Amino acid sequence: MDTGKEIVRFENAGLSYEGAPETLSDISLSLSEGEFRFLTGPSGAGKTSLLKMIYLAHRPTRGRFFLFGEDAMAAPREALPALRRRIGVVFQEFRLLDHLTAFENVALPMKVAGVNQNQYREDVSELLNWVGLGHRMDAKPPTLSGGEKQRVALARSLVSKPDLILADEPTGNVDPAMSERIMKLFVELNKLGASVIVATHDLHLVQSIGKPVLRINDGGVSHSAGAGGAS
Ligand SMILES: Nc1ncnc2c1ncn2[C@@H]1O[C@H](COP(=O)(O)OP(=O)(O)OP(=O)(O)O)[C@@H](O)[C@H]1O
Repeated sequence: MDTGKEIVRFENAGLSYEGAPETLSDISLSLSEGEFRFLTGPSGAGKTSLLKMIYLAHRPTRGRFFLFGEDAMAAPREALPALRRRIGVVFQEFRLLDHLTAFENVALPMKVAGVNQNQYREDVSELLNWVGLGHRMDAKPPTLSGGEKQRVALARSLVSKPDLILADEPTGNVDPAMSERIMKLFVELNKLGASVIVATHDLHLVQSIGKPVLRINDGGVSHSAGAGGAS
């Protein structure tokens, strides 16, 4: 579904880390409401850096960047949390709270937002079931495997039904069957209206899902359409 409303727009954006040569030097791209893109490219090309720019964790060092139609480079610091709240991020660092159960970790964003538990209990259970952890809802993170923790973090980042989902190697620690299941979850959420960007090295997965690909290389980004376009 592409309703045309622009969610992300970069115009000739660049990023350099503290005086180092530019990691990203010429990023121009646009993502509209309801679009799904894979993000591929060699290790170190800047996929995570690009996702972090979108999440407003890194500021482009040049060029222009618009998020949800707002000029993110000009937005005052106080405006950033509201923009970030519309984004669900699935990054490599899980940052689960060890003293809370899997259920409580996933529920936390809703609880913090002051939502009544009756309104999110089912969503939390459904998400944990989807990622294969229905039987571990009461487990605490120290007793979970790396892949299980990753799936709890995944469920937590999706529970608030974000408008934009950014996932960085979301299937890095799971087996092929679970990878497929997680990708299907993104596809389902995309059908419900979320825009999605998934960074991955798994070209088999890219081809099986058949969504357009953004490829980062040499500081820039190239676009290709659909299955088979990942190389
Ligand atoms: N916080 C940072 N400070 C300095 N340099 C950084 C920082 N984060 C990333 N880099 C550098 O920026 C480049 C791009 O890194 P990034 O993690 O964005 O690549 P990637 O495409 O996601 O790689 P991979 O596929 O291996 O995860 C690398 O050379 C990396 O060393």
